Amino acid sequence: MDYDEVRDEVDLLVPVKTLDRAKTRLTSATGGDPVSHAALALALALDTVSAAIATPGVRRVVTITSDPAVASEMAALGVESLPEPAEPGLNAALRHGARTLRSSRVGALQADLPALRSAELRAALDAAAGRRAFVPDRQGTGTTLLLAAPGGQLDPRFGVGSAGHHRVSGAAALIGPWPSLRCDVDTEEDLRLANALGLGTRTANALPAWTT
Ligand SMILES: Nc1nc2c(ncn2[C@@H]2O[C@H](COP(=O)(O)OP(=O)(O)OP(=O)(O)O)[C@@H](O)[C@H]2O)c(=O)[nH]1
Ligand SMILES: C=C(OP(=O)(O)O)C(=O)O
Repeated sequence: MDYDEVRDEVDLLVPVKTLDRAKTRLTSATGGDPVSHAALALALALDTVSAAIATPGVRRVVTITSDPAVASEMAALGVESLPEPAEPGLNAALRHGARTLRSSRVGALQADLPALRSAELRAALDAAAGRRAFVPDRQGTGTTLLLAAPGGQLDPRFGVGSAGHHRVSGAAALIGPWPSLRCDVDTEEDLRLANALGLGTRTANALPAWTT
């Protein structure tokens, strides 16, 4: 395999919390109903993954989750899931996933990008040009996508202020006209913005009434 082939193909890890713990900042959006809340959290992840698997250059998408309902819905899309490791936390899950996949190039994509367009993800992969790189969220503080260099370590530093942590760790910041890739949905305001960009069908169907 030559350098360009390696550089142009990536395996993406998508971490998904168990649905009963996920998206706590969106709890009020679904009126406190746990069934609607879990359905919305699942829809966000399924729409994100659907766009990722349709992206040229994404060789495979693997979710990391301990939730059997998530794993089963992902399997219906043809997406494999890895269970979480014993060490808790998002970065530990991603390190475990990267070690397990042993990919020539690995990346981490957040699971809450329900307006994601494949063309925007593809453009960000191109902009990385073989470097370890990240895409900040729309506020510029968080991270929606982290890419390892081919053959390199992912070294994930997700959490509060992760954009700054990824920059300080040497990853290149990728800023481009990719609103759908930068619009992670944590709050009701994010959900409204993602709705304006155009949601995936599952999230559109799971939306609370106030957004319509
Ligand atoms: N597998 C796994 N995924 C995680 C873990 N923590 C966070 N995530 C995922 O990482 C992404 C960002 O997570 P957070 O912003 O911390 O949590 P969230 O569920 O999106 O939202 P809040 O509960 O409102 O903080 C989401 O896709 C989560 O599902 C974890 O411990 N394990
Ligand atoms: C964990 C992160 O995401 P969120 O904005 O969803 O908390 C992050 O950006 O590192």
